[in-house]
Amino acid sequence: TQDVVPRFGVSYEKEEDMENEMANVDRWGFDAFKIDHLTNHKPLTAVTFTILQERGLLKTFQIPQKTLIAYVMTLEGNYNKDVKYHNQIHAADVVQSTNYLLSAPALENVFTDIEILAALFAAAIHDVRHPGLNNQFLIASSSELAILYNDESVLENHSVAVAFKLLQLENCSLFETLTKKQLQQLRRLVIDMVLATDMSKHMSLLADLKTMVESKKVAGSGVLLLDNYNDRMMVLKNLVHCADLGNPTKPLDIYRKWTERVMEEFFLQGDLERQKGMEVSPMMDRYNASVEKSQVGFIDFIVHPLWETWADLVYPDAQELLDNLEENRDWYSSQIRNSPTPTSEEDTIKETDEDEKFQFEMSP
Ligand SMILES: COc1ccccc1COc1cc(C2=NN(C3CCCCCC3)C(=O)C2(C)C)ccc1OC
Repeated sequence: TQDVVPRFGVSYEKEEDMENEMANVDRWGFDAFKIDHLTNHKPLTAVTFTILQERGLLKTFQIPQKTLIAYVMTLEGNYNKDVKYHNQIHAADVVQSTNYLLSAPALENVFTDIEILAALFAAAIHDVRHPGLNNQFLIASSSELAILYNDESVLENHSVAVAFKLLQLENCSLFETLTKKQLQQLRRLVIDMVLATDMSKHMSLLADLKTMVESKKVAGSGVLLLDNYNDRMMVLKNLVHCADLGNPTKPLDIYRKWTERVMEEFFLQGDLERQKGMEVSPMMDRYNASVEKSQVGFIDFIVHPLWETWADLVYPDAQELLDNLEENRDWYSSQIRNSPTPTSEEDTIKETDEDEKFQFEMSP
């Protein structure tokens, strides 16, 4: 007999609170922090189990519930709880956001079950074993991982390799019931999606998305027509990338918690760079950073261009998210500690130049 498993895959104390929070699992305002608290740091297992169950993917691929729970629990255990941003809560957030984006009416019946399973799995694994340090640091410090992956998408390669290695563990063979062909297709999709979360690929990914939007073909029903593998793959890569860069499109209170965490993680990296006599990464120096300016620059140069294009692709399904983003940008802009109001025209021009100079190379 199929062992009885807990409703959301993990044990929890407060039944009612859990039900109330998980009732939001299909909404953009879902609070992964609350689930982290209610499940004693197992939000990734709760979210992934609930979503795969809800989509009927366990049935479709005959995946036993206990195998899924054993695998995702092990995967979650390989995220580093002490890392402030790139931890199991971020992974749960990206899985839930990916699921929401896949549910857009413009994408209805566009992707196959194997593509949907691959996207959700890619989201779940995409930052596993993240050390709280970025590729630039690992490369500059000639780390073991940078040597192993020849400085190419070091962290992303590592996360995919770790995740597929975990599948070989006792009772964790999640894809045992897939055909050889299905597994080959899933593996290709997952590798491509996770490697595309490397921020150094952002500009080329966005350029491809813009090209597609310009030549967008929709069926009479308004559903997107993606009639070749490369187009489908490119949309899936951008979908997971959007989920990964979703923080500024969330309700402000949730967004501000992510900002706090990412700054703490980046400042610790800056501290380590200073300690090791390395050049301290721009915006990661706790003694010279403006949290609010970093957010405004992040939105203006990276997040808004991406989300504006995504919103075009799935118009009008992402309008609320784009509105959140623009409201949040204005809020952070209003929080920039106003330096004394410039006394003259030329001071104003200088200050604007300063802002324009907010440059961060998307270094390889
Ligand atoms: C360029 O923005 C920043 C710079 C330094 C401090 C803070 C920010 C803005 O706040 C966030 C940033 C990220 C990321 N930024 N980047 C990189 C960082 C290096 C510069 C070049 C490209 C972007 C990432 O890879 C991730 C996705 C982790 C994620 C959530 C954020 O806030 C909720």
